[in-house]
Amino acid sequence: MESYDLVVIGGGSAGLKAARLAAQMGKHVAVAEARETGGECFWAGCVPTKALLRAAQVWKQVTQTAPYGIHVTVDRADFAEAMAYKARKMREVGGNGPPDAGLSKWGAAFFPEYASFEEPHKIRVGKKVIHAEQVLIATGTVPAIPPISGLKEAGFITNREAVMLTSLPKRLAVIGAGPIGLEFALLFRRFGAEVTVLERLPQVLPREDVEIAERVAASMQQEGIRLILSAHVECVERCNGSKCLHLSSPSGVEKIACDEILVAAGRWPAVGELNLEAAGLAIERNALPVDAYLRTRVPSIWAAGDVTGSPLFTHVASYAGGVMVRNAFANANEPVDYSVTPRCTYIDPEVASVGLTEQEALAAGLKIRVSRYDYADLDRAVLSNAPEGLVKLIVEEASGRILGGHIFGEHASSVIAEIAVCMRNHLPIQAITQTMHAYPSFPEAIEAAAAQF
Ligand SMILES: Cc1cc2nc3c(=O)[nH]c(=O)nc-3n(C[C@H](O)[C@H](O)[C@H](O)COP(=O)(O)OP(=O)(O)OC[C@H]3O[C@@H](n4cnc5c(N)ncnc54)[C@H](O)[C@@H]3O)c2cc1C
Ligand SMILES: NC(=O)c1ccc[n+]([C@@H]2O[C@H](COP(=O)([O-])OP(=O)(O)OC[C@H]3O[C@@H](n4cnc5c(N)ncnc54)[C@H](O)[C@@H]3O)[C@@H](O)[C@H]2O)c1
Repeated sequence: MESYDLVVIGGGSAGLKAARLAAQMGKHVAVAEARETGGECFWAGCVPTKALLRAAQVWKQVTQTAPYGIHVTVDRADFAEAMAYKARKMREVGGNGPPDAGLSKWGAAFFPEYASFEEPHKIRVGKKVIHAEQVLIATGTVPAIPPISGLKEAGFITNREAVMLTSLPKRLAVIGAGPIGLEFALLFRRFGAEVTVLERLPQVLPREDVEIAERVAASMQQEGIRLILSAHVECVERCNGSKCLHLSSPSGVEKIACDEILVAAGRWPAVGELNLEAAGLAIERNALPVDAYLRTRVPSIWAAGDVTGSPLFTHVASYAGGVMVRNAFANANEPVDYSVTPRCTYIDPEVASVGLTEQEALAAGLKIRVSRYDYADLDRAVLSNAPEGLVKLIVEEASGRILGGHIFGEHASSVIAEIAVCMRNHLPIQAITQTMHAYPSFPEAIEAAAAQF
């Protein structure tokens, strides 16, 4: 039986990072990947959606040039051609590399197969069973499908199908107003679809600060997206060639007819094929449980990335893959620390945050001060005709420690890095005010918010 120092199950952000690092350390590594290396991020997540959102942003910009004295006649936005743009950009980002994502270069073995446990350290990959000294489970997540009566029968799509569509659904209903739901809602709306978003909670982006989420909701509505909050979708049925959702919300009971339903209602750990029981493991509370060092409760079996219920981001998964290898092979004894994780939602303008929201800080009993700075007061935003936005800083009153930063506005995903650097390095709020910021620039909004302390 072939034997490896490390068998990685799942060739996404967490698995590939771990496999490369372990192989570079001279370990004998094998990776099993059921679909294609790159994982959800490359094939159906970050990469395709950001290319498509860029196309949608350019389309809006070219239709609104008159304020700049530029008078152009634009014809139409072709959804299928935008999809082709996305495919080209994916090839550029992916580098047209080999299916093993260059693992063989590092001496790692690659099995393009589903992996499943036979025993804790014996893993079936296709027809073979291989032995693993250490195992990393990095299988990510699959879309969670809410148990709504008639949904399966009526048919729906998830992010995986949405990034592959070649024609635009005329009327789209989106279930869930998390990052996936909102990014797709904006994208399809800008290309001309009639979009309704149904969210069961009273807030869009429920993990974001309430004030930021309210601004986002207003901005989505201005785009022409219909938002129904505190919505309860009772059932779905086929009606007159359409799909009809029956729902109740604070405004009453109604029926929404659409051509397609996009389910973006959260994620579920991808363990369907793994035969976890044979390893002595089980899912608990929507995740594969690990300790702070990424060990599962079975010796020498580790897990990293989305499957563990860590914040569901590529940069987190990749970081965790690195921590796992250092703990398994370098005795690093390094606990994971997700406390300074930048989170971005790439609507337009963007949302970005790091650390605690005002509501979380108050719930934790912390004595805080909150400062806000509006993009409408920021010279660069005004000059760029992008006055929609808000920066919010949450600071511990006594120490000046930055607890959280929240931005809704142009370039938020880039501007948030300054706050993350301060927080990660325990720099107080004064570190921002004592640093010159270029005039006029978007990071000046952070400086102005910090100056209020
Ligand atoms: C629409 C969308 C947009 C997103 N946008 C962003 C973004 O802009 N920025 C960001 O940071 N994050 C984004 N994310 C989240 C990001 O995609 C994930 O956090 C990231 O992919 C997690 O990496 P992972 O390695 O844990 O899992 P995955 O990327 O899911 O990789 C797991 C891999 O394991 C394989 N696998 C599963 N079971 C088995 C098995 N039994 N045997 C072999 N292989 C198996 C799968 O095929 C998959 O390739 C987005 C997600 C979605 C869905
Ligand atoms: N830009 C990014 O970095 C990016 C983009 C997309 C996704 N992601 C990651 O992927 C993760 C998953 O995203 P997501 O948006 O699917 O999940 P989510 O958990 O963030 O949001 C799902 C939303 O669906 C709602 N919901 C669930 N069941 C419902 C129902 N029956 N009816 C109505 N609403 C319902 C939830 O209340 C929630 O607001 C995110 O947490 C994020 O970390 C990141």
